[in-house]
Amino acid sequence: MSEPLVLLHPDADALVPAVAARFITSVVDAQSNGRVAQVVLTGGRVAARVYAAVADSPARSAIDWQRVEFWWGDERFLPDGDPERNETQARDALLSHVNVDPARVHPMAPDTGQGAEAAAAAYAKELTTEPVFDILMLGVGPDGHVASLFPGYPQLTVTDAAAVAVHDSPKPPPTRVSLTFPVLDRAREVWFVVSGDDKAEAVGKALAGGDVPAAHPKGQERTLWLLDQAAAQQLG
Ligand SMILES: O=C(O)[C@H](O)[C@@H](O)[C@H](O)[C@H](O)COP(=O)(O)O
Repeated sequence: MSEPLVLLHPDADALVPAVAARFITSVVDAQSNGRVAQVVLTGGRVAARVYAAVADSPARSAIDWQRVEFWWGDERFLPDGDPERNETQARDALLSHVNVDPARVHPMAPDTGQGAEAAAAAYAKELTTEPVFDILMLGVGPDGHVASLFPGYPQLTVTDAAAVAVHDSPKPPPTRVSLTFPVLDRAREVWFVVSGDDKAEAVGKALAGGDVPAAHPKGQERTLWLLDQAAAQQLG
């Protein structure tokens, strides 16, 4: 696995369109190799801005949206359509604006009363057939979490399941579903997309190989840290 590549941007207003442009060209590249592009989305404010920037870009028409497969790295375990769900936010910002193949959009299940463990097991079953992901996007929390893998939580050491339930999350809502580290590493490229002063300590620790979840995921071909200056201020 390659060394992380750190790409700095002046601020979030520069970072967001740059990541959107990278998203478009990376998907087009994957498709030009004859593949259905396999993309893992994440949640959070920065990610939602990136999805909207992709939707707003005239270059989006370069993508054959029927040949993109969408997955999620984690989900907030809430009822279907809840505005706080990562799926809802991705659909509102991007997926509802482009001609995706619904059969190729794989949200983690909403809360229907079945429990997060059942939702995680169902997603793990879907993932058994999935090819290697082309792009796996991750935000980073101030505590260094990625997806819904939080510092000190038992899910960090799970290696025998592709997806897990998370309870008592320090970031609301309390119940979530998350991919586990072995699956986060099944991507050609892992992109950490991070903005803001409040993430600087976590970014510094992660890139120094410190004890934070964000230090773990690595792309099989490339690991990109796509940062604004504020998030990068503790880097040497
Ligand atoms: O469900 C979630 O909240 C995300 O998956 C989470 O991992 C997020 O990406 C980070 O917390 C960064 O979020 P912000 O970009 O909003 O800071």
